Amino acid sequence: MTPIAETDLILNADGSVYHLNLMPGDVADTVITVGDPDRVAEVSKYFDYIELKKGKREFITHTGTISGKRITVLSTGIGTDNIDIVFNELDALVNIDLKTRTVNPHLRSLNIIRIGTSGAVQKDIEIDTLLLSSAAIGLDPLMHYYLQNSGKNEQALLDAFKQALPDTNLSPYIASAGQALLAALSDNERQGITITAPGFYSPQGRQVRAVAAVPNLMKAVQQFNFNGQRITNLEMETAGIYGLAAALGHQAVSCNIILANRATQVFSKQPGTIMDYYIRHILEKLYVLR
Ligand SMILES: O=P(O)(O)O[C@H]1O[C@H](CO)[C@@H](O)[C@H]1O
Ligand SMILES: O=c1cc[nH]c(=O)[nH]1
Repeated sequence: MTPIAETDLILNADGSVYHLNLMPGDVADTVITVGDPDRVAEVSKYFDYIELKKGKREFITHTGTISGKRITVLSTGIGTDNIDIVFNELDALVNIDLKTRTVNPHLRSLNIIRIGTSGAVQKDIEIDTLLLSSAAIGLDPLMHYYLQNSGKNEQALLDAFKQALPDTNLSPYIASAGQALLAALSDNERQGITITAPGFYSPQGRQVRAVAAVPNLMKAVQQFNFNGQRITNLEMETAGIYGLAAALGHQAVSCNIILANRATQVFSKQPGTIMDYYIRHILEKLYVLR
């Protein structure tokens, strides 16, 4: 097997991967990703024991255990460009022999759970609630750089969404949650279709001072309905997470804590308390995982 080039998979002097600054043994089979580096400690404060804390740039990692279950929590920062870095380096840590630079004969599949914030686009999705993304439509370009294998249902939904968009040169893609992980983590939580935007303001239909080039984007998103399936919420990572997890053989589920409702124009009065509540709620669910 030809070794992966030093410039394709860059290692630091101590052998750790370039951006995450982690060594192969540092990553548990269950990985929680969060956008905000400060949220890592908000999760790991519930660990019984923290075995490592490492970081570089916005990529902060804590690994530890809760009731004997090993968990890694890692911040991605904002956006799918960071997801590209995090997922490729996480996968390299578990599936590539970093000494020989060759792919391991037996591949590890991680369970990856995003705990992030999000804005609902439908009136009936209340703020301060939790929503699991069954699928995500990316308005960012990340997955156009990777080979994707969309299923028939995904393709039909994507085609209908493209038809519903106003006249733009946007090129959406679609990716779904890991079905086994979604089934394991779902109880009565709401599920929905998430839009992953390449920005927070105009790409999510917000109007502050700069003038929007696609003024009807939000209306099209809110009104979209394909056989009863509608768009529920907006954020900035999930489609990249789902696309790369599928490309690399990992299971991923995105848990969205709804802080804003864009239809009613209400924002949460207690984002910190609500985030803490759902961190505990999601950690309790992780016992079902191997
Ligand atoms: O709260 P996090 O996990 O950062 O997620 C959401 O919040 C950020 C924007 O404020 C974006 O990263 C979006 O996806
Ligand atoms: O409206 C919102 C809220 C959180 N994160 C987002 O990306 N959008």
